[in-house]
Amino acid sequence: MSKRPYVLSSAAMSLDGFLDDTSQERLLLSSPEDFERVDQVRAGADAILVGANTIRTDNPRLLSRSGPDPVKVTLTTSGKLDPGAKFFTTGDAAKLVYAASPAVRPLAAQLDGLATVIDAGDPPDLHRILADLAERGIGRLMVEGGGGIHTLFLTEDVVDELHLVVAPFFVGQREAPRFVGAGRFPQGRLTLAETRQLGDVVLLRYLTGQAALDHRRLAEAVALADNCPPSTTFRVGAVITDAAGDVLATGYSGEHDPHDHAEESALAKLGDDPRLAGATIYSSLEPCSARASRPVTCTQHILDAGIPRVVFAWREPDVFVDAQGTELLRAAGREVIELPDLAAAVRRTNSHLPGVAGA
Ligand SMILES: NC(=O)C1=CN([C@@H]2O[C@H](COP(=O)(O)OP(=O)(O)OC[C@H]3O[C@@H](n4cnc5c(N)ncnc54)[C@H](OP(=O)(O)O)[C@@H]3O)[C@@H](O)[C@H]2O)C=CC1
Ligand SMILES: Nc1c(N[C@@H]2O[C@H](COP(=O)(O)O)[C@@H](O)[C@H]2O)[nH]c(=O)[nH]c1=O
Repeated sequence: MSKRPYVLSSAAMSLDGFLDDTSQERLLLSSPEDFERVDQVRAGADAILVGANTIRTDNPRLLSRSGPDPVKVTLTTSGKLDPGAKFFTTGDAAKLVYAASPAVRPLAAQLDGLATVIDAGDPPDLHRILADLAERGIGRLMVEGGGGIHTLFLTEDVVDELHLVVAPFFVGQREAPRFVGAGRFPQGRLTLAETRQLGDVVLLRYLTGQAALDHRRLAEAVALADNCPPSTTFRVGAVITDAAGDVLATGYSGEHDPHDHAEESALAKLGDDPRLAGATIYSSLEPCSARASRPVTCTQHILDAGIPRVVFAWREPDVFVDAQGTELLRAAGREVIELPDLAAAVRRTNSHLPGVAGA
């Protein structure tokens, strides 16, 4: 299976499940507090995707005040997109348009200098689009809708995390767009990871199959860091699982020697175990890419062990070095997933380091 970004789908709906009403004006379902949260989620994404119909009806800017603007992405079969839309005219980040094959040439001419138009197949193939995004370095994709796009992503079973906000009113119009239409959705119950009240709306945050397991194992790695002896460097925990998600080994910084890194300590317990070829390593911190204590970095240990998947919570801040573990692992074809909602706990464990506030 080809690699794809981590997909976070985000929607705000009315009590009766509508994304909008039938009026010309965009319906505000989120509260001010929730719009602030959405802005932060945007800032944490590498790219935001909306369907072509959302561009036509809402004319969104899709920028973020909280951080760098993500790459903007859309999907169209008809090729009907206005070059004057704010999607194309606002923000400095790249704009990518995935179009059905017959629409590519005319659209590329129309959007020349404004966006990159990419052939998505005929009909557009979502898996091909996601593989292409991964190749372009998009590790985390936020999908903001509308209903056609949410239905497509959910029924193709490519959503890892769903942020569903429920606003306290009804729309009640038969023709208004619903959160999702009919389709064959993933079977079974999703994992409810969080509920949060934001003003008068409620956020329901769900994780799906692999993402729920990743979250659980990464939380175990984060908790392991509490075993680290007092240190002037990072306090990190790591868990290695086999392809089925069963734990093979664990480790933490300073486990046997003050110079031990968590990933290195866990890997040392497995030697050249053949199960490493299908393993995932969970680390509370991005694997190191430069170190003073020993010659081999954890990034190199992971590459040498042949581990194909890496999941971490906190990007290494520039306290000691300019960290590049994620980039090096991805360049070597490894899947790297960042789950930043566990990063606050990792920062707390490392609040002894200069410049790291214990959130
Ligand atoms: N409350 C909220 O959180 C949000 C609400 N909205 C609302 O949602 C509404 C728009 O939703 P909707 O009309 O469903 O449009 P979408 O924004 O979901 O876009 C759907 C479009 O995507 C393109 N597309 C290409 N392939 C597919 C495929 N396989 N399946 C589905 N779409 C595909 C088509 O473009 P083409 O027609 O060009 O071929 C299609 O019309 C608006 O009213 C907007 O305000 C939108 C986002 C967030
Ligand atoms: N109405 C609505 C949302 N609408 C989404 O926000 C987009 C507008 O983005 P921008 O122009 O950048 O502010 C719009 O096109 C749609 O994707 N989102 C939410 O979280 N809550 C809401 O109530």
